[in-house]
Amino acid sequence: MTAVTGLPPMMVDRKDEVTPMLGQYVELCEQHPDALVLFQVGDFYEAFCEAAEEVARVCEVTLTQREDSTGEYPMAGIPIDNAASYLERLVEADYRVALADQVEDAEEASGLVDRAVTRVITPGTVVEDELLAAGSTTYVASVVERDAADGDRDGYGIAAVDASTGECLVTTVPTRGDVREELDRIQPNELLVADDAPTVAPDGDWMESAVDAELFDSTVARDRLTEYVADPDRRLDNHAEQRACGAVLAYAEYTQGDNGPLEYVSRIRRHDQRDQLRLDAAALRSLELFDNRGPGSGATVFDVLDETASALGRRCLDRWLRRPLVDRAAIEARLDAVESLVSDGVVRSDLSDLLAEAYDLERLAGRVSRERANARDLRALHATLSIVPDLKELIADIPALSDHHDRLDELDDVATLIDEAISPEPPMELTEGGVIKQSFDDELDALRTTEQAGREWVADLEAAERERTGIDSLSVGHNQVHGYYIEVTNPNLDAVPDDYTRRQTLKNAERFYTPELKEREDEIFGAAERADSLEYDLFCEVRETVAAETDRIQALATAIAELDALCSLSIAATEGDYVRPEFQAASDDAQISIHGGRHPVVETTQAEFVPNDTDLAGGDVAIITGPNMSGKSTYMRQVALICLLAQTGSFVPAEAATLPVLDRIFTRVGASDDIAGGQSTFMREMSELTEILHDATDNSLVLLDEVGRGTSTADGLAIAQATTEFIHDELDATTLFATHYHGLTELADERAGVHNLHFAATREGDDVTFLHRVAPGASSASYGIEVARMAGVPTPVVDRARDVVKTTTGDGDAGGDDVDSEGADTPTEPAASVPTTDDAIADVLAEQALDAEAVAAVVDELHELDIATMTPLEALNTLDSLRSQLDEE
Ligand SMILES: Nc1ncnc2c1ncn2[C@@H]1O[C@H](COP(=O)(O)OP(=O)(O)OP(=O)(O)O)[C@@H](O)[C@H]1O
Repeated sequence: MTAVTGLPPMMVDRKDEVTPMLGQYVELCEQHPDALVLFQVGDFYEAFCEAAEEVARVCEVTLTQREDSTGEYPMAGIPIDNAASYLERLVEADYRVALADQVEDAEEASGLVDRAVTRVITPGTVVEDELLAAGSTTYVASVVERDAADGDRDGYGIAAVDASTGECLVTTVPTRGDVREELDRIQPNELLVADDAPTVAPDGDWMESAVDAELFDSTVARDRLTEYVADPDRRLDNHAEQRACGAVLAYAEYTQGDNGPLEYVSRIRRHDQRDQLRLDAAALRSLELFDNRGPGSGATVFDVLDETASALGRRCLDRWLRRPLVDRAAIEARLDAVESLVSDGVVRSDLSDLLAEAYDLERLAGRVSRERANARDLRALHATLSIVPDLKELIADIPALSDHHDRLDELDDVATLIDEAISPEPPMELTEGGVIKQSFDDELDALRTTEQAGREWVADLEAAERERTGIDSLSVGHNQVHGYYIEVTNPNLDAVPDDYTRRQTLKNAERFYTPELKEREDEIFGAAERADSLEYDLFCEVRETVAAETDRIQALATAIAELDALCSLSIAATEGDYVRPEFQAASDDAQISIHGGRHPVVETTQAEFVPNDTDLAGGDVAIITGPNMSGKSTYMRQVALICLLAQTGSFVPAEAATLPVLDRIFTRVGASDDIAGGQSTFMREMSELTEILHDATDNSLVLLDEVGRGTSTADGLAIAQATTEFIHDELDATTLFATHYHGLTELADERAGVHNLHFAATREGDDVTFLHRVAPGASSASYGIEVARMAGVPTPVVDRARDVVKTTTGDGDAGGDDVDSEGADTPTEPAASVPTTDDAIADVLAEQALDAEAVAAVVDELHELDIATMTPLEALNTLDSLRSQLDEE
């Protein structure tokens, strides 16, 4: 592969011979060895040599040849005006893109225009609005293992910064498993690793960027941190945190053009995993909080709760849901606020309407501070500030929002300054005037008056000169090259007065100027030019004054964001008919009592969702059996989600709920349920199970969904049973275990804290109806055969399966009728020792007129499949083709 970053290979031998401009390009490439340099030439960003070929390929733009005295080079360009979509493609192709802009006016430059890299765009540090989804976060993160400097204590420092908003998160976690958990929550787009050492972070959905190991050096990192916080040793817990944080800040600075500390990164927030309800990656995924890869609706829990009106609120709600609380007072405070808004529909809807007018203050503050805000950004800031008094008034009488009320800083000084200084509808460009309002600056007003008077004089000139010369067709005009002129057609040239000087000859006319016109022209353009540049200076002054208030703007942004998140929760609660959860007294055991609980997402997709109760004392283990598709997984997840929503400060989908404050939620979904994740194997399932068995406490909630089914029935049942016993006897963690191993249900007879629950179904003839209702006791039938029939398995196979069940279980009526009876426990799974005779197989084959060889071929193919790496679609297609093979027989 040819190198597209660093010194272009084509240039290695000729870099001293090339033209000055290409020399400048080569030099910038060498200075940014890891980035693809885009080089401004007029209205385009150009890439040359090998990089040009890559830009042409990725961006689908034309590859051309540049020819100069020193040779020919490939060249590809993207228009600067429309660069965003091309940059997005390059970043998606995992490139860091360095933008080398012309940093002096081409007209003023003597010789080569100076260029410098003003931004390096990388997946984790994007700040351009056009490249960012509204309300999203974009983090670059790094992980550093603690070492001798930290007294050789175990653990890892983790830091992440969002370069668009200035948010910076720091934490320390004890184990590698915790690193994974933390990164899964942060979901960085980019992870920094030192270029001299292997990373300690797990693989993930992020781009890994190797950076100079020096950025991670303790002293370098600490020095950098002192630019951001007064006393890094007090603000951050240990060396590993400082090194991780120093590295991400250094990288963020580099991507913003290396102009020193990023003033707007002023909120370095440490948090401790223990201060939040912990959710491991499996829980985040299987509870479908943010990501729903399953078939069907595709909606996530976040989607259901997200009624936010602003990008600020959306980001805040996302943060809250990723990190539910464990501090009871803080949870109750959020619930109080949500309740007050639930109970007042008028305030709720007015608040939401007002919040919809809020611009993304966090990103605006970032842009102002980075000196990238234009006049429209300042106007957007003003528009947002102008809703603050109304917001305050709206919530003034709501005690639960008094803290937010106090934190809503109207920033009068900033609002007044912007309003007095910036035009109401300014242009995007800052250098072409129209930015500063009249009456803001006397000198500017005087210049604009001169310019205006001059233009008026010119406007009147045509009539005056027509009268003076008697030439009716005389006209006054202006063009870029020659400026103002008086145009007289050829037949009238005789009447031209003496003070006219020829400026330009056209085919049918001559153009002239007079000394006075020339004088006025100089005056007009001189004044306009000075005014434009004065406007720019004044704008920068205003922007600087506003930038000095970044902290206050960010604090206001946080208060507005929280209000929006609370308002969103109250809208979701009202629309979803949720109730306020109660919490157990801290001294009580971790009892979960839910009356009429529902799954917040599934209930939105079902015409009639059946609510279910849950009553579990702390440490109880509920073994849940029931047919496939009867609702076991939905039920378990709804219990976890109700607990999680409650700790987020949300109302919950239930008629009533009294809950404990959980420390962790674990979920483990059996191998074959998680094929879409692409990596579940029995081994993985077991190692994740190990984590639960190590880490769950008597305040944890554990969901086990068909754990153990990735292996033989006998082994699976043995593992499931041993796990259940261990959780019950040793960990005392409240547990829901959905299983098809009916043998497990016998544990309920042996252990007081183990209960059986089941999902019933009724059968009429061959049709099974799922009731989706949970009831005490074990299920007596799995209806696997009925479900197989409903899924289209051929009748002879279904009939034969019924016969096999009958012979192996001695059950004359396999599957039972209505099985909604407590404690009935007839194992319907074939036990591990089921004698599946060759005769039986031969019978089935004969009935279906299938050839044993053809079947064997299909079986071979089935064995060959690497199911763990297949997408569901591939799996379906493969199934289809296997069935066609048999059909053809
Ligand atoms: N309480 C309910 N009310 C109405 N419909 C429900 C309810 N619970 C589940 N369902 C519907 O039944 C479908 C299957 O539910 P679920 O996946 O929970 O079954 P399961 O018993 O876990 O199945 P399996 O054992 O095959 O994994 C859901 O997708 C949903 O459409």
